[in-house]
Amino acid sequence: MPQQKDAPATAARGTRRRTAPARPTEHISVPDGQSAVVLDEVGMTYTVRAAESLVRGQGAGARRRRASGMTTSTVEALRPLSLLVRRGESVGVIGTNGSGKSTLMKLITGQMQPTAGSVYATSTPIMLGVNAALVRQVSGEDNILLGCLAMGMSAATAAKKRDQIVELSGLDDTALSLPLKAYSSGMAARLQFAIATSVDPDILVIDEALNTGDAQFRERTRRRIDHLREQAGCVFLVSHSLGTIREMCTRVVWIERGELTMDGDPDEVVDAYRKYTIMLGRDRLKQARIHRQKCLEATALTRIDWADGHEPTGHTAP
Ligand SMILES: Nc1ncnc2c1ncn2[C@@H]1O[C@H](COP(=O)(O)OP(=O)(O)OP(=O)(O)O)[C@@H](O)[C@H]1O
Repeated sequence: MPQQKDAPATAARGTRRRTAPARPTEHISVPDGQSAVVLDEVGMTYTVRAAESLVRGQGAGARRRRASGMTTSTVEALRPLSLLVRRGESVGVIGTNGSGKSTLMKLITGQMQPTAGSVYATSTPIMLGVNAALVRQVSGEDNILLGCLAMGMSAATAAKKRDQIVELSGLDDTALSLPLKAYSSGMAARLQFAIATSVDPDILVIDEALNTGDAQFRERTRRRIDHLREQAGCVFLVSHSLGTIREMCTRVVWIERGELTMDGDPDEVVDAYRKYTIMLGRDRLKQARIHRQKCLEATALTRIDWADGHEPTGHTAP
């Protein structure tokens, strides 16, 4: 794949004005026959309607917004970023609370449309989250059938998949006969993972689902993720558990304050992120900001170059 790295621009000498150094840029040419997901300058700004009593300030604008009764404000959850994920990669996504991880996952699965840029995927990504639909009133056994049907399987295929799902979930017959509302969160997460991955999705997105599982479940999950990667699929894993991220991912992306701060080797990125969170935890805010800025500036910005000069239309294969 043709790639080209630009050197970071240096600030002009003799000027007093401090300009932020430009980040290095990595141009990636697609399609390249290996890409599974391509994000091309994808950004997300939420528009939030707020009650007039929440509008602060004494300026004319604030007074006008208060007078109108309701107002809107915006939250830039993700600054435009580009990313190419190849088949066979499992990408860990880390960042502090509210940094934009779930937003990014919702854009990848097509649950939300970005307010800037475009997302392309070779097949529909399957999102697995702890809150995804399982029916609390019916048994685990019935949830397996319902889940398979909901994912578009025929009743015959669902029946064939049943044993594999039960084996992966690690739940015994007694547990399977109980209604889901009697399950612990870890048991429900196991069942959900087993159902959601029974279709061998090409692109699997896991948002925090693993944090509730025990060691045995984590091992089964790791095997399943490895299997998906061997089948040339790719996996995104959002987690605050850095041990899980190190254990299961081949690449880690650190998103902070809506910005792609680092992207690369799991140990390197996790170590830098851990350092940042330790500084934050010790209230060394300035030090944390400088550390984050250094990580950011050392990470190349990806630019997607469409090989034939045209981007594909829609949420389609790159
Ligand atoms: N539906 C929404 N409307 C408005 N703002 C939103 C919405 N969803 C998320 N946000 C804001 O976008 C930012 C990123 O949120 P997001 O849920 O993506 O973070 P996160 O990294 O997944 O956080 P966490 O680790 O706490 O789950 C936050 O500032 C959040 O308040």
